[in-house]
Amino acid sequence: MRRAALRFCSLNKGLLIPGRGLTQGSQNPEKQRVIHMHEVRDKLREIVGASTNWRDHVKAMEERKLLQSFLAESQKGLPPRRMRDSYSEVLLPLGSQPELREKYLTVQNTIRFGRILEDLDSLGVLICYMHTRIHEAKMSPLSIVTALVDKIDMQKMSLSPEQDIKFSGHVSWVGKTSMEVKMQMFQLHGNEFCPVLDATFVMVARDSENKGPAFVNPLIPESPEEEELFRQGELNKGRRVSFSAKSLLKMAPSAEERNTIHEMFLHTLDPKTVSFQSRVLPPNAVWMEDSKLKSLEVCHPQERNIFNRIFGGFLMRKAYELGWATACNFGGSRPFVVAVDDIMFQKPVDVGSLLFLSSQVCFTQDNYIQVRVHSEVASLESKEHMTTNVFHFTFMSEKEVPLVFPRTYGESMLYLDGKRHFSSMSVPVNLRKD
Ligand SMILES: CCCCCCCCCC(=O)SCCNC(=O)CCNC(=O)[C@H](O)C(C)(C)COP(=O)(O)OP(=O)(O)OC[C@H]1O[C@@H](n2cnc3c(N)ncnc32)[C@H](O)[C@@H]1OP(=O)(O)O
Repeated sequence: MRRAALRFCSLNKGLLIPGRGLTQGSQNPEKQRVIHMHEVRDKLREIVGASTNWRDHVKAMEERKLLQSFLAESQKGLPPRRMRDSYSEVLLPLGSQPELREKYLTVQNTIRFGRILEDLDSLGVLICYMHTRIHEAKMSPLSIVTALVDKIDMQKMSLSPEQDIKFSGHVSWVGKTSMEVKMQMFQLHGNEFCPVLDATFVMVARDSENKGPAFVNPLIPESPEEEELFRQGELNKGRRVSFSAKSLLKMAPSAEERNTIHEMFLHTLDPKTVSFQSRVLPPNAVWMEDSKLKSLEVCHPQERNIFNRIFGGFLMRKAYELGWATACNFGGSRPFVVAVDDIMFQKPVDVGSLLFLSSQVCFTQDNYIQVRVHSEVASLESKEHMTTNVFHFTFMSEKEVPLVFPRTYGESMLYLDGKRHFSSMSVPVNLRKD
């Protein structure tokens, strides 16, 4: 068998892989077979007893209520788990099963990144169910939802739709009801799977009806490498708290940031008039408001997740595709995503909602375009809009792009927020384009 001889390339950041410290649980024969990506969602449906048919969704949720008694009253009441207990590998055999390609294909013969976001989301949830598995119960009493896409860093600009892809990941840190999941994606090159993407998600466990929080099993690191991952998870939590405390929605920009904004403002004053009102764009620049694109989605039952809300991966795919179009429109050449960060799922989206997406370029530098996509929902009955997510995507364009200039104070804050997200990107600037 060709796959039996496959190896992993040596470059590997922040995730343990088989043969390098973290081996798959030998007590668990089910884990020996690498499952295919299309089986992940079926497995999730089985684990939570979700309906495969929208007509049955109320009945399926009624049945889940009975699982409430399996929930732990405290975290101490749950057996600790190791990183290897949740370690999972999933294959997306685009090379060996060409019939799968269509769903993943872009017109430029690369892979649709939006589809990868969906796959990562489903896999992240499955990994958390592995961590919290109750061996004697067929179904899980937990409803695990995506709370945050902390970071996705690309190591390659575009992915081939003609080579097999492998995903792997495990729980790397746990709190009381939240779990950090690290995932990595590899693509086959010759005989080796080489890393192409790193992702860190945070999932939250809720009770059987997804109405309140639920405890998750503690995590015990088993080696210095695992202790380091756990420590990083703890640091990540601290970093998120501090990033959110310094949010421009809560506090004023720093002195340096205020300076940046004032200089940009001065740059746009018309030298021919002595007025704060007459503004002109500097050469090779675009007003931020002229970079906007909007879209509307009707959230049909087909896009529901296992708990009858709209699947987080679908929201990410739609936001990503609008963000990509915004970057393309702005930069005038083909953009490649290099990083995704801090996608917070603030509110669930109900089936039947109207999903309004607004995308705009909020910061640029050289070939880089920082795009922010804001999503809000309204029900068909009520006109009231509610923010559900804010997405941050960093793209790299083939050509150098114009500067983007804020005109209002609100836009200046978007500019600074975009700059902060851009500066937190850890992707190597010398991304190979092949
Ligand atoms: C059909 C097959 C499809 C298969 C797909 C399966 C995939 C299913 C996954 C999904 O699609 S889920 C859908 C997308 N996600 C959502 O709709 C979640 C929407 N957001 C929420 O429901 C709430 O905001 C959330 C439950 C995430 C948090 O609610 P609260 O803010 O009330 O949480 P709480 O204050 O009780 O905190 C609970 C834990 O979450 C943590 N937390 C909350 N927000 C966080 C955040 N933004 N980042 C990191 N951690 C966060 C918090 O620290 C705490 O951790 P610990 O208990 O461990 O201390």
